[in-house]
Amino acid sequence: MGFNLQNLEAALKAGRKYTYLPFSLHFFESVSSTNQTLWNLLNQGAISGTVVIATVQTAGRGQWGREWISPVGGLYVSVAISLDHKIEATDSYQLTFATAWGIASQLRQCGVDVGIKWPNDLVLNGRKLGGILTETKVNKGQITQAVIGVGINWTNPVPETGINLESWQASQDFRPISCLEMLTSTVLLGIESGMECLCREGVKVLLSRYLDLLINMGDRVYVNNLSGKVVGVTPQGNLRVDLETHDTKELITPEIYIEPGTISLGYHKSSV
Ligand SMILES: Nc1ncnc2c1ncn2[C@@H]1O[C@H](COP(=O)(O)OP(=O)(O)OP(=O)(O)O)[C@@H](O)[C@H]1O
Ligand SMILES: O=C(O)CCCC[C@@H]1SC[C@@H]2NC(=O)N[C@@H]21
Repeated sequence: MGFNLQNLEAALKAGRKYTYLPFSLHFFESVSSTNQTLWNLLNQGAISGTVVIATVQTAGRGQWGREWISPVGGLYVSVAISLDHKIEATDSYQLTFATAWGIASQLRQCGVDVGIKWPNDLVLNGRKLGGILTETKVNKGQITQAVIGVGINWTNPVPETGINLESWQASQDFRPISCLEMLTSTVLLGIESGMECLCREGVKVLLSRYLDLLINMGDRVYVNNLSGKVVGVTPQGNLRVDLETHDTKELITPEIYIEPGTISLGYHKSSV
């Protein structure tokens, strides 16, 4: 049975608390990447709140040009967010953090014990349940448009470091999320509540909520043969590390080599 948009609309309507994003839903069987399709729609005049959902992606993308494996059974969804007086962000990481916190806390309210792995991963039982890819358009140093893409493993097969939600639910004595449409509405409502937090409460509050769910806190990292401990993140999205030398260092993602597939967080070979 295919994806039922009416069921999604009903679930969204039932769970709606805010009106930041006037979700306008577009469904496709197969696209290269929902983020790409959404950029194409934006070029044709689509507005903030436009959503693209696809059954499969043939070239799903992750961070740093990595591939997001996207067979049937997964959730692949992207949301357009225009930055204006209502939604503001000085760095695209703020949008990623808002999204990660929003989705994780929405899933946790359903009883799914999701954590966040810095900067953009949703983790369940130490395995990767999903990821977030924020792409932005910048004009005169200001972000004007963002496309936020979310991939969640629902019933699809996953790499060894991954987990899908259905298999996790099967191992519990409850099944809080009953179908892909419900997962989609949970994700969309999570994104909206993340934006609400960023805009109404501000970056500081958002970061403290993000840190509460961050599984990396206290992790040991190595920087130029010195070891240190993860103590937080900065508003620019950097990881804050206390070194043994009592210095505090801020590390940004490309500076730390995170070995692909190492969900257990080897921050190996830092070039900082
Ligand atoms: N459907 C999927 N489920 C889980 N993991 C996936 C899936 N598709 C791809 N991946 C993994 O996610 C990586 C892309 O995620 P990202 O760019 O965020 O890197 P990362 O967070 O450093 O990944 P990791 O920590 O898993 O190495 C890919 O290199 C691949 O290992
Ligand atoms: O962990 C990551 O690196 C982020 C993965 C993001 C995958 C989603 S799936 C929907 C959207 N479209 C894409 O091409 N990527 C994102």
